[in-house]
This record gives sequence, C-alpha cells and structure tokens, in this order.
Amino acid sequence: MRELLTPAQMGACDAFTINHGTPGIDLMERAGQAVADVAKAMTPKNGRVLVLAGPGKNGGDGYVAARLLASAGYDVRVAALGDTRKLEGDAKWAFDGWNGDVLPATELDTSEFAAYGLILDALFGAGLTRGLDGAAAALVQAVNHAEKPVLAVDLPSGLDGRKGQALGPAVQATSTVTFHRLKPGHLLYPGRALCGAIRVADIGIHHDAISAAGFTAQLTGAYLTEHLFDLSADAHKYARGHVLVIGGPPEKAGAGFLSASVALRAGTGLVTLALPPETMAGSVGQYPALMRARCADARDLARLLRDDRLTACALGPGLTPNEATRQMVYAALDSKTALVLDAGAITAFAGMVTPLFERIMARSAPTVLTPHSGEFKRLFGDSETNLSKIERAQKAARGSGAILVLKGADTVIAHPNGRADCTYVNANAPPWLATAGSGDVLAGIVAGLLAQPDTAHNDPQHQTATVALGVWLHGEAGQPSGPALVATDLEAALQTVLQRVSPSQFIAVQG
Ligand SMILES: NC(=O)C1=CN([C@@H]2O[C@H](COP(=O)(O)OP(=O)(O)OC[C@H]3O[C@@H](n4cnc5c(N)ncnc54)[C@H](OP(=O)(O)O)[C@@H]3O)[C@@H](O)[C@H]2O)[C@@H](O)CC1
Ligand SMILES: Nc1ncnc2c1ncn2[C@@H]1O[C@H](COP(=O)(O)OP(=O)(O)O)[C@@H](O)[C@H]1O
Ligand SMILES: [K+]
Repeated sequence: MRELLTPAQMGACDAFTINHGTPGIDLMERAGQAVADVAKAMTPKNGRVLVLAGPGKNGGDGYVAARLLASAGYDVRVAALGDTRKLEGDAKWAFDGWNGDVLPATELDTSEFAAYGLILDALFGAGLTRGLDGAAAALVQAVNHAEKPVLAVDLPSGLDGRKGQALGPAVQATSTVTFHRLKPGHLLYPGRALCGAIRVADIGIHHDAISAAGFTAQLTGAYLTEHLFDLSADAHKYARGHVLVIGGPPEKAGAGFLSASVALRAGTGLVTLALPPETMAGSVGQYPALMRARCADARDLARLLRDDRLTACALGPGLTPNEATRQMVYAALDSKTALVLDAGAITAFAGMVTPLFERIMARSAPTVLTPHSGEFKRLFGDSETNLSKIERAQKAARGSGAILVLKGADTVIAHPNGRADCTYVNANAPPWLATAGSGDVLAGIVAGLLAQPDTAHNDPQHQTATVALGVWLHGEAGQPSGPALVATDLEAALQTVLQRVSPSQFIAVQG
C-alpha cells in the first residue's frame, strides 16, 4: 500500500483492470460502496445527507453512494453540477441507478446546507483539469461556509491530486475516501490539510496494474526499518561506523552537539565532534560519550578526514554560511565518507551552486542535502510552479547529484536517479517538530544511519531508503512530546523508537 499514484497513473490502473476483464461499473460500484460505508460511520442512521455530484466519474461514485445510503434508510438529496443529459459511460450508468430526484446544483438554497448531517463531495476527483470557477467555485465556497461534516470522494473537489495544490477554491473535507492507493495530493500540503482523515479503499484493482501503470513515490513507514544495520552480537565499535560532525562557533555550538549526540544514538559506533578552538574550550564535560577534535579551518578538516575509519560526516548545523564554510564543504566532498550537508553548508552556496554540484557528482560515496523550503530556494530557485514537491525534489536531486531531503511537514526524499522506487514522502512528522534544532537532529540521525556499514554495497535503493528511514525515525521520535517538544527531547525519544522497531534484540544466556 506504500506506492503513491498520480491521478493519471490511477486512471491507467483503472484502465488496466478494465482491460483485464473487470467492468468499469464494478469498480464504480465498489468505490461508491466504500464511500457509503464511511458516510454511514459519519452520520446517524436515517440522517440527512446531501450528495453533490459532478459531471464525470467522481459524480458517478456519488450517485452509487446516494443509492446505497437511501436503501440503508438515509434521507438523501442529490444535486448535480452540470447537465446530467451529458453524463456518459459508467457515470451515466450510476446516474440511471439513482431513483430519486436530482436537483440542479445551481438551484440549491445554500442557506439550507446547515440542515444536513453530512455533505458528500462527489464533484471532481482525478479528472480536475483547471481551477474551479463560476458555479463550481460558488458551490464549493458554500460547502465550506456551511461548516458541516464533509466527506470527499477520492479528493476534495478543487484539489489537484498530483500537486496537492488548488488553483481556485477547494473543498475543506472532514474525511476523504480514496481508492486503491494514496495520491500525492493527499500527502503534500496544503492538500493534506484539505483532506481531513484519509481512508484508502480496496476496489479490486488488478494486482499487476501498478507494475504496468507505474507509481511516482512511496510513503515512508515502519517497513523501512529493514534497512537498519544488522548488528552482529560480537561487533566491534568500529564495525558500527564512525561519524565526524563539524560544530560551529560558540553562539551556535548547540547545533553540532545535537547532531553529534543523536548520530551516536542512531547506532553508529563512534562520533567525533570537530570544534573550532573557541568552542572547544567551553564544552569540556558536556556529552561525555562524544570524542572531540580541534578543527579551526578546512585544512584541519582535511587532516581529520584522512582517517579512513570515518564513514560519515555531517556538516552545516551551526556553521556560518561563508567562504570558510565553503572551503570546509570542499574538503569534505574530497573525502570518501558519506556526507550530509545541512543549514550553513547549504546556504553558503546560495547563488554559486555549480562548483558544489560538480563535486557532488564526482563523488562515489552518497551526499545528502537536507534543505528546508527556504534553503531549497537558495540553491535551486523558485522552480516551475507546475511541478509538485515530489517532482521538484526529484529534479533538484538530478541536478545536484545529491540525495535530496526537502524538509517540511511533508518531507520528500529523492535520489538523483529520479526513480519512483528511490523517492519517498514522509507523513508522520508532527507540527511541533518546527522548533529550533530539530533539523540539526535530523542531520545527525541521517549521518548516524549512513555511517553504518552499507551491506547493500552502494545500492541507490538501499541508500535512499536509509535516508528515508532517518526522516521517518525523526517523525516518530517527534510524536510523544507533544507541542512542548524541544529538540533535545528527540534524543531520548529516538532511543525509545529504536527499542520498539529494532530487529536485533539481545537475548542473554540464562544460567
Ligand atoms: N473506472 C474508473 O476510472 C474509476 C474512477 N473512479 C472515480 O472517477 C473519478 C475520475 O473521474 P473522471 O476522470 O471522469 O474525472 P472527474 O474528477 O469526475 O472530473 C471530470 C469532469 O469534470 C470536468 N472538469 C474538470 N475540471 C473542471 C473544472 N475546473 N471546472 C469545471 N469542470 C471541470 C471535466 O470536464 P472538462 O475538463 O472536459 O471540461 C469532466 O467533465 C475518480 O476521482 C474516482 O472518483 C472510481 O469510480 C473508480 C473507478
Ligand atoms: N509543520 C511541521 N510539521 C512537521 N514537521 C515539521 C514542520 N516544520 C518543520 N518540520 C520538520 O522539522 C525539521 C526542522 O528543520 P529545520 O527547518 O532545518 O530546523 P532547524 O534549523 O531549526 O533545526 C525538519 O525535519 C522538518 O521536516
Ligand atoms: K470529490
């Protein structure tokens, strides 16, 4: 269930299934049944339901649901947008199966919306081709104004299922039922907020349909923990990897400490925190599990990176975006370690990305860039608005040679190969992760995971999955604290999450 399908890919899955012998009306009947089932759970039996049916198959699902709800005893009223005489194919079949009245939506008294227990939004789904205007826009605004529970069929009307954006007005749903698989628009903001609670219903799509139609990305999840390093019982600490984190000046030294301590927590065997002399002096006694090294400039860093036991390096949290940082990034790029570039190491290259990207592309070890949306714009500009966040991350990964982690409430992870099986969307991050230092923790988790031996030997799918696992673990770790979360809470929370999901549990010998 983890593949995300664009509306076009979903349409191809429908077509594949129909071509392999399942009539389209069977799919529509199951879709309408799933909608009716959720509707029944949202409003009391015999309740009043207003079904708003559009001019395509989304409307068809609405007519099926109307029939099933009416036969289950609900008081159903149907209003149609557009000329119902123009309905075709499966949608016409569904319309013909509805025995009650159909009122033109333009004749609805929208002030009466408040009298319904539930509004079913079956206006537009996968077939939306442009922003809503005219009568459709007015209807959607009236639905939102009514402040009644709204169940959206497939997608809230007006929302683009590929991009997660609305060009015009869009329905604010309480709940959304979609079919077979999630679409990007259910996860990418602002779409996710418009969907409310999302359910995915099985409508009997052929099991080979996704292989034939393709998918666009995958949803992260606990399944990614299969990419955790499998720690052998007699492992040596160096067999678990060694991370070098570069810390910054005293004013922002906390960032480096956050990244370094959590890299250790993510399971790497050793972490060295390299600090400028002025920070080194003030840090004695903090985080005793970390090793320290003096690092005043890029020459010092190059010297430290000559230690070939280092397996990953994180650079950027707490660093000032300037020439000295650029030189340090170049030194790190010259090394053979996996590299995570974040914060100051990203912003330092605003407007001067060519030498950065050339060097990233020349590396054999993975390089990860973890920009938030502001940092992303500094490196990649305001790319075409017609691209979804998934497509923007894929394009930036291709252009930079780095595994891209485009952060936010809907973080996207993409590999330079642009493949859907190397692209992820994360959806478990709570909003209180928007707190100072939480990105530094993410950089540390990702570095700590990448530092551990790559038993898949540079397989792009494994590497991207490992980065996506880091993003998912960060989201899981963010949940328990609630809105009072501060970034330092994430370390202990990560410990709890890893205890829960780790495959290797130690069993002591009993005497
Ligand atoms: N067998 C299957 O495939 C299954 C499909 N299923 C269901 O089908 C849905 C997709 O159906 P669909 O492709 O008919 O598209 P749909 O969302 O109803 O809209 C198309 C209509 O809207 C119109 N229109 C578009 N934008 C507009 C605008 N801004 N303003 C005004 N009009 C606009 C457009 O007209 P046009 O663009 O040609 O002017 C056309 O008339 C999918 O979401 C799922 O619910 C399920 O039953 C499972 C089986
Ligand atoms: N509204 C939100 N909902 C969920 N996660 C968020 C939200 N805002 C930010 N995050 C996550 O929190 C982290 C913040 O990173 P960043 O912006 O670099 O912060 P900082 O530089 O303060 O550490 C990222 O992992 C991001 O995905
Ligand atoms: K809809």
